[in-house]
Amino acid sequence: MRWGRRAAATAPAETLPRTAVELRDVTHAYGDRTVLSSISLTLTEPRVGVIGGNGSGKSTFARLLNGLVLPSSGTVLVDGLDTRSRAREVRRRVGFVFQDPDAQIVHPTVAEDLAFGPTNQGVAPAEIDRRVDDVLVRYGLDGHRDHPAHLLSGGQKQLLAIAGVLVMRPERIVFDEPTTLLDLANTRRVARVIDELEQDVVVVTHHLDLLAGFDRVLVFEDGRVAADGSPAETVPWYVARIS
Ligand SMILES: Nc1ncnc2c1ncn2[C@@H]1O[C@H](COP(=O)(O)OP(=O)(O)OP(=O)(O)O)[C@@H](O)[C@H]1O
Repeated sequence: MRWGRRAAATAPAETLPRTAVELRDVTHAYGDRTVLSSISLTLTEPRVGVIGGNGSGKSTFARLLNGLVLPSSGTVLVDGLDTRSRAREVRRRVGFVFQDPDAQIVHPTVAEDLAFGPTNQGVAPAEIDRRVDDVLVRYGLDGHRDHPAHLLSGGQKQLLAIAGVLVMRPERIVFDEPTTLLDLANTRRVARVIDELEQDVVVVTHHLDLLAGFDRVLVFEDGRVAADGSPAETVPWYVARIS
């Protein structure tokens, strides 16, 4: 059973299949500037953290995982699907939560915003209503159903952004610095929400304490993976390196 300690809180009726994301000799350049060099790795663990200094390539790496960014050379495969040629299927499998939830909120009310993704996917209206109700209750947003999404607090907006990805039922969710704009209380809340997700997650973060209990942490340095291992191995290595 893969969910371990999360099982009690959130075990789904049906267990999600695991995703495998594979990078084969991936390089990415913006114009003539190479920001990721020759990365080869496979992600199969439920909880993967990504850390490293500003500009080390973490966001670019995260965006490669669901085809938001395509490799300049090399290949990214999600469950064997090439992000270049199978973008639509890849996006269904791998959801993406942006650092700034305002970048993700597209509809005026909370409920309409949540319905947007599954409507695009062609999900039946009754099923959309069911999923939207479910996430509204789960994230304490039920009372805000018809409220303007842009009037939510920062923490509520981040929860809405996560909920907006969850209603599309991806198997893996990539978070790009999900707590950077949040105060301590909301950081803890979002950390708990991530911890309880049944989906596989990849979390890019500067908040190292979010990674306690993760299965694997990648440390980026100048567009390369400088360390790759458990949080107990990599986080102290990274802290020592920058001290
Ligand atoms: N769209 C873009 N066009 C050109 N250069 C970019 C673009 N996005 C990122 N870069 C550059 O690529 C490099 C890596 O950026 P990236 O955002 O992947 O790093 P990061 O590790 O996530 O940084 P941070 O921790 O500051 O968010 C940086 O030098 C950045 O300026």
